[in-house]
Amino acid sequence: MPSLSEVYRAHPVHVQHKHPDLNSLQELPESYTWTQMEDQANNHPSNCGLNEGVPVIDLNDPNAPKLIGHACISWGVYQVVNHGIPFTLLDEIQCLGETLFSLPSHHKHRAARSPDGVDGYGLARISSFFPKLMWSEGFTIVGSPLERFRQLWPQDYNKYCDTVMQYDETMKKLAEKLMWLMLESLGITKEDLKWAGAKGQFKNTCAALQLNSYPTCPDPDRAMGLAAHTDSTLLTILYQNNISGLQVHRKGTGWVTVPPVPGGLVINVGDLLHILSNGLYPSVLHRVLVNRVQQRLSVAYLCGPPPNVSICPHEKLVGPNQPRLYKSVTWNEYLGTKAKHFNKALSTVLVSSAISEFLEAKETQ
Ligand SMILES: O=C(O)CCC(=O)C(=O)O
Ligand SMILES: [Fe+2]
Repeated sequence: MPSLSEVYRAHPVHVQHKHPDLNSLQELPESYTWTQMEDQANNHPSNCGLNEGVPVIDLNDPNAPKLIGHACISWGVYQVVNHGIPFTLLDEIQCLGETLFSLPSHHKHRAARSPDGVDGYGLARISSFFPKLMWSEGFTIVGSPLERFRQLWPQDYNKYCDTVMQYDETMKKLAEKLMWLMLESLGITKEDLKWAGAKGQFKNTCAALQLNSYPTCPDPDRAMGLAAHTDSTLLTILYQNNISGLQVHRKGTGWVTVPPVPGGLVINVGDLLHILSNGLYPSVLHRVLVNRVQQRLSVAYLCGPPPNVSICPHEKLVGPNQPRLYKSVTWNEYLGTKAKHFNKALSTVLVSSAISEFLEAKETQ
C-alpha cells in the first residue's frame, strides 16, 4: 500500500518556491493583491456571522450525537469543546508553530518542500490554482517530522518531534470518535464499514498535519490568507489560536466567520465523507482572511482513509428515493483528480445522471 507521501508525490502541484518574507513587507505587492476577479468565491453574499453561527457542541452533552448529525447536514462544519484533548497539548503545538514561523526566512527555507514533495515549509499547495499569491506560509508534516525538524533545530529537534507525535496520536483517537458520531448519525454502524476494521478503529487511516501562519498584513482588505477550498479528507480537525480569520460558506447564508472558542476545535466535513454520505453532508467550503494587527496560527489534522480503499456512497444511503450521486474513488485517485481539477474535483466523480441536478443546485447557491 502506498504511503501518503508517495500518493502526494505521484500528484505534484507546481507551487512557486521562492517567496518574500511577508513580515518584512510594508506594502502589499501587486502579486498578492486579490480583486473580485481572482476570488470567485467572493461572488457569494457575505453574512459574517450576524445571525446564526457555526454550531459549538459540547462532547459531554448527551445530545451531542444528534447535534453533530444536524450540524453536518446543515453546515458541514461544527466546533467541539470538552473533546478531551489536554489544553497543554494545544498550547505546545501552538508554541511549536510560533517558534517555527518566527525563524528567519532563510532558516525556514532549509526545510523547504521539494518541488515534487509534500512535507516541509512553503506556500499553500492550492497556490498553483490562483494567479495571485496568498498571505500565508505553511509547514506540512506527513509521517515522522524528524528529518525536517533536524534541519530547523539541529540541537533541540527531539522535544518538537515528541510534541508532534503526541499531537498526532491524540488527534487520531479524537478523529475515530468523531467519525463514528458522524457516521452513526447517518445510520452507519461499525458492522457496515469493513475497511474501518473489526473494532471500527480506523487503524489504517492516513493523516497529515498542516501548520499555517498568517502574518499581519499591511492591506488586509485586498489580501487573501488562504483561498476558498474544500478539504480532500474524510474529516479535518482544526485548531486555531485566538485570532479570527477562518470563514465557512453555507448555502443560502454566505460567508460566516468561525470565531475562535477557547480550547475549541473546528471539525470540517471533507470531500470523501461527502461522497460516503451520498451528498447528505456537504464538504464545507472555507477560506482565511488576514488582519493588520495580529498573526494568526492554525494547525489542521487532515484525516483520510487508507489510500487504496474505495470510497463510495454507503449502500444504506442509496435507494429508490435516494439515487446514488457519486462513483467509487480511492483517496489516491481523488488526490490526483484534485491536483488537476481543484474545486471542480467533486463534480468529476458524480455519476452522470446526477450531473444536471448538481449544476442546478449550484446555480441556486
Ligand atoms: O487556517 C485555517 O483556519 C484553515 C486552514 C485550512 O483550511 C487548511 O489547512 O486546509
Ligand atoms: Fe482547509
